[in-house]
Amino acid sequence: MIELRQLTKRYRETVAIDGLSFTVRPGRVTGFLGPNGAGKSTTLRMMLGLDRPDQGDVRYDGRAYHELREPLRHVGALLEAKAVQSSRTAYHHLLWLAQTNRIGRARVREVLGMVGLESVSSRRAGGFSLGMGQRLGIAAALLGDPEVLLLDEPVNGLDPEGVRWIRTLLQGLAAEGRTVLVSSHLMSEMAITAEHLVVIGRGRLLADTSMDAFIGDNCRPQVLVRTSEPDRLLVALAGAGLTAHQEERGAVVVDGAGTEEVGRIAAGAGLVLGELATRTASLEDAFLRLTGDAAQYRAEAFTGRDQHVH
Ligand SMILES: Nc1ncnc2c1ncn2[C@@H]1O[C@H](COP(=O)(O)OP(=O)(O)OP(=O)(O)O)[C@@H](O)[C@H]1O
Repeated sequence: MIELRQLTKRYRETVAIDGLSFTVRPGRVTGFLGPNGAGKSTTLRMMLGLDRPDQGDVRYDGRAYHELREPLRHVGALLEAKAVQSSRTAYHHLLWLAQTNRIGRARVREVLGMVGLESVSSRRAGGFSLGMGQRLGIAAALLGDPEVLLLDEPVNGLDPEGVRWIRTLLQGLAAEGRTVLVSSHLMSEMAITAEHLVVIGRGRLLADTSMDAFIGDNCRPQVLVRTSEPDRLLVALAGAGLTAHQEERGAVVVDGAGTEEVGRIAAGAGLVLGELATRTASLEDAFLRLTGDAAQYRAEAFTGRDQHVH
């Protein structure tokens, strides 16, 4: 179990992390989300003792990171910036890491197999593709067979097969009872990987809840309708006091209504429907709704400026 207590970090006038407290529990994958600049990487760096908090602390089963003897055996991490010595082979990179933590050669071979890099283990890591580099980073994180895994954007640059592989790997590690915290901007992937979510914005905690509750709490029910006459449908819906908008391919999305109500309104207007269904809210919808105000850089700011210029 990881406990963050009142973690605070300032960079000059920027308060990057602002009294952040949450707990990451074992046995499930916890997604760590937040808009760009929310403070995810800063938090992960402080969790790994790479950056010092101004206030607060992080505990692993009650112990600070620097109190862990042979930390690789407790906490495995993949950070966004790769620190692979380009002249070393994948094997020697891992062997060097292993030897500094009294981990045997057999485990090096084992993790190379786990991440599918066995056949390229004697190639220079510097020549690896982004995806191979990510796999090597994950091999390093797994080296000490740690009970805690912290991964910053692990699917970054991976092809679909690699993305699926990471998902299966993380879920497998969590099922073994490990504590897995993973950040990603890929909402659709996060939605099927993580069971629990911690969401931050501007360095503060916005949500710490199950995936299902997060989506349910942050999205109103919607109904999706397809018709060859979307404009007439929109008029009819507006007449009934419902908010709706047209999406691509002539699909109309109605907010806060049930299928029966929408079906009745369409029938009243004499419209033929191709589809009428409850729309399952997505993690992306819920995330955007919650973090709208907390996003540091927003598209509207740029749009507004452009409009002003022209
Ligand atoms: N070394 C630093 N010096 C000054 N400011 C920093 C430093 N590191 C981070 N920051 C600031 O702290 C805030 C949080 O940044 P951080 O990289 O942790 O966010 P993030 O959630 O990981 O973002 P992203 O999703 O873009 O990776 C930002 O405002 C950033 O500009």
